[in-house]
Amino acid sequence: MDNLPLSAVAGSPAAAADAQLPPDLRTPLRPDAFEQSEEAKIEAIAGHFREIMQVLGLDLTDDSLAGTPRRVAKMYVQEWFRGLNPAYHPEVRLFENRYQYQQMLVERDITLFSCCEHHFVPIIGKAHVAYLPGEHVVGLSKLNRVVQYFARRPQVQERLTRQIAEELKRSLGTDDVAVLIEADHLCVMSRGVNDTSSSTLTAEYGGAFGQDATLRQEFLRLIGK
Ligand SMILES: Nc1nc2c(ncn2[C@@H]2O[C@H](COP(=O)(O)OP(=O)(O)OP(=O)(O)O)[C@@H](O)[C@H]2O)c(=O)[nH]1
Ligand SMILES: [Zn+2]
Repeated sequence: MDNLPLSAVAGSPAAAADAQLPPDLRTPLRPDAFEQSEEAKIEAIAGHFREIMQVLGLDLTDDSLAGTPRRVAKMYVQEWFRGLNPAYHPEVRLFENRYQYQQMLVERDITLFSCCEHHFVPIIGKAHVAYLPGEHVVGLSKLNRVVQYFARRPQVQERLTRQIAEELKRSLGTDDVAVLIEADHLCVMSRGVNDTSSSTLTAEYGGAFGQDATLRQEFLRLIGK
């Protein structure tokens, strides 16, 4: 995975990550969130994780454990939480709708990997998104990229669902957007209530999807719900 220097965003306010979203939907970030480079963040997190492991009583001189603090730090900064970094914000490419395609387009079963912001354990599931094209159509992979960008942050599923919907509305230039997420929360499955069979569904229906029950039903039918 790319190790982007933060020079592209150096000096930009932390809020720039979500500047286009309504304030209530922005991920809470410190004002100095992007002052450190990725490498500096990895170094700092590795140091703190080493301490956590030591507190747990683990011997960091063991050759299997010695590299774990840096492995975890790299995973956090470059993979699990890369969506906090606006340098990774995907550019959504639109094409002219020359063929006048006017029915709903559905991108279903988008792989979703996120992280619970309350317990820092995975949320694993699928996202289904749909929109009604107007004068433009979107490059399909950009729908997956928008889902992945917002998923790769500490999250609650409700905010994730709405962030994706708002970003798609803005970048596609239409309110006619639907987002449905079904996910398993490891914090529910592996600890606490230890329930491995329940799952969580969230949905956001914008524009025509909110107003037209038949359209909503058609979306649910197409994603197999
Ligand atoms: N609404 C919402 N809640 C979430 C999400 N992910 C985790 N949670 C919940 O966040 C809550 C945190 O509640 P607390 O009571 O502070 O935490 P806890 O003591 O660990 O709670 P238990 O999980 O019940 O043991 C828990 O009920 C989690 O199930 C999410 O995406 N959305
Ligand atoms: Zn949790």
